[in-house]
Amino acid sequence: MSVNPKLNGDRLSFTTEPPAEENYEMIPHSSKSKDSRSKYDLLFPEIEEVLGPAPTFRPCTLVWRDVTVHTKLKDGKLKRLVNNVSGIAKPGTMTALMGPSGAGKTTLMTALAHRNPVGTVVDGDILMNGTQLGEFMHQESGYMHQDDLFVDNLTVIEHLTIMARLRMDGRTSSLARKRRVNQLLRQLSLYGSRFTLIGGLDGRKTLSGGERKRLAFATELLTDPGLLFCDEPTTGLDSSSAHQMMTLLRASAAQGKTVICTIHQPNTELMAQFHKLVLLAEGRVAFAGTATQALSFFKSLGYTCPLMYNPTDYFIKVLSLTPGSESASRQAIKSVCDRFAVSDAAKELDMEIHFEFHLVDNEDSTRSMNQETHDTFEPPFFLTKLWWLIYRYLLIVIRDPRVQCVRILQKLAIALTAGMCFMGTARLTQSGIQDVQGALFIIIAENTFSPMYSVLHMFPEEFPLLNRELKAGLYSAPIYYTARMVALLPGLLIEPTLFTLVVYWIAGLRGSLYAFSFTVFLAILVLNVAIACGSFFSCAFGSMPVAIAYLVPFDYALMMTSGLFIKLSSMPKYVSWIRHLSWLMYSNEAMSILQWDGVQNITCVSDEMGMPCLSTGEEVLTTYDFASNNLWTDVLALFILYLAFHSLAVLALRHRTRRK
Ligand SMILES: Nc1ncnc2c1ncn2[C@@H]1O[C@H](COP(=O)(O)OP(=O)(O)OP(=O)(O)O)[C@@H](O)[C@H]1O
Repeated sequence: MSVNPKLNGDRLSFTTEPPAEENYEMIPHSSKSKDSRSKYDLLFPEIEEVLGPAPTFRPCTLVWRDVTVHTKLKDGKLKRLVNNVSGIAKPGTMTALMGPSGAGKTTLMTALAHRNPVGTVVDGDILMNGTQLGEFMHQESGYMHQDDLFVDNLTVIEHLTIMARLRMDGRTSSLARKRRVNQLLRQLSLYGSRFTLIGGLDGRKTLSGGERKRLAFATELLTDPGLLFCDEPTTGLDSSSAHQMMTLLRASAAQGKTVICTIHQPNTELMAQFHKLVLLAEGRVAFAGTATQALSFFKSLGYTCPLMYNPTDYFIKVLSLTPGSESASRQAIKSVCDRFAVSDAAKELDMEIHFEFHLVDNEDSTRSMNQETHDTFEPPFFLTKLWWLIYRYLLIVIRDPRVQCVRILQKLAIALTAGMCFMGTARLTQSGIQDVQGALFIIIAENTFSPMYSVLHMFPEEFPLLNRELKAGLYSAPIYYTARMVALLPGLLIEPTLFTLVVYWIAGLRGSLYAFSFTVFLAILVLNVAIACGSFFSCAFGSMPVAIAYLVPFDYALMMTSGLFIKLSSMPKYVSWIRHLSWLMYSNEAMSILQWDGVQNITCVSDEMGMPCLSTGEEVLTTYDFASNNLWTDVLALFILYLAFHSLAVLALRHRTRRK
């Protein structure tokens, strides 16, 4: 028999009747829209028929005893955030963690969910179905964050389909995954919005705040966990969306799931959805029990909730620090916590907790059995994760093709302008030598600087979602990084090819197919090294302004050592080593070789008197300190730089995401 909260006038009361909605199927889905004849709809009945009912979750009992949470401060000292807290959450119940701001609600909930931020030290015992918490909590429980983060350019169904591939057991069949996605879309009233973009482009219809919350909830429900943590699930919602969200949570509890929420001063109606209330203040438990017990407990301390006053508002008011009289408030809060610790409700709770621990102490077999169950989850194969992440990032590019189109048009415009400037100048004459070298440098520079700076924003923008998904164990940093880069590849091939094609032919560079195709290949390589370098700076410095601050001097050093501005052999030794990092130098040398190798007929004319006359390509290369047999060494060096920058970027990304 479960405890059922009911509204009694303006007050809460709790009955022991089974909740009326015990068997209901969350929220009835909206009627089918006209475009409903999708493959998903057509598959849905067959899937249900073939696979039968959805897999059932495992009921979860979470019990915690004497939990203390500290965080390490910058000076190395420990700050206590949660102090000696005990409690229990059973299957089929909804527990509200409440308290004034800074009371320790989120800290306690992340400790209970085994999702502690780095630098947090948790002491005490927390058991889930008799087992000490571990990494299995990521599969066994769902955690809905207060701020929902999504890849906005995806539709609802794309998001859920990708998440199903990343979150669900690797052995789950494709039909079962589709069935789960469809079930959740229907249950959470998202079916009608399944083809809506999560965040719209150009004001196209997008999800409402309530729909976003429900989508975040659906994402957590994909694996059908028995334990759900929700951090302020109603914050930012209007009253009807908040009520709808609470109804969903209550429905999950009614199915037998264990639901724990932090919540900010819910109104009486929302509060009535909770079975249990845990009031925190200054990191301690000020009360734990039913709302009715809370009223009588506070009354016994002389805090009688005035009529027409929302009881939860009143409790929080009692437990808040009053500005100007903080020390008196702290004393009063301490007194409430101390009185609760010796109250009947606390004793009752202690007995329940001790009973659970006693069961575990005497049932080692249960513990190992649970452990076995946790170990049976098989994550999706890493190539599957990689493929679905590539798909996700490719969708972003496809969804907003304007960005790609504008970039390509911009490249073509620059290529046309640059090509026209060099048109007819690249001849086999003394002045033509400079023009050819100038055109080559334009190809290299255009494929270096703007691409390198264009990726700087990419990783910092994605860090919040990345951190969250990495913590949830959906994939690893190298998989994410590889997927991100692969999804960029089409643009990284098309842009340099188009640019080089236009400049090369308009400028009239060497007309052999070999020289042209090799130059295109080098331009592609240059752009990819530049992107790798930009990605490294982006991952290493974590914010665009800081990355730019470091990248600008670096790119000047690369440019100065490219071989165009200073004769490499005349550079001082203490800076000349930088050229070994300069892909501008390697590509300049390689492209120059392609233009000048084997050329024997450069003319000298009378008006160029006084200038040294270079009559062969070999002499031109020597003037720039280049050597014709360095072509493949340059290509190899470019590949090494490409791999080195990408490896450094992955290491930086791993380091950065581990610290969060
Ligand atoms: N990493 C940290 N370093 C120092 N203090 C911290 C850290 N994390 C949390 N705190 C402090 O611990 C206390 C509890 O924080 P927590 O976020 O758990 O509070 P909360 O009850 O969830 O508050 P809110 O309702 O405002 O979100 C706060 O005073 C907060 O400033």
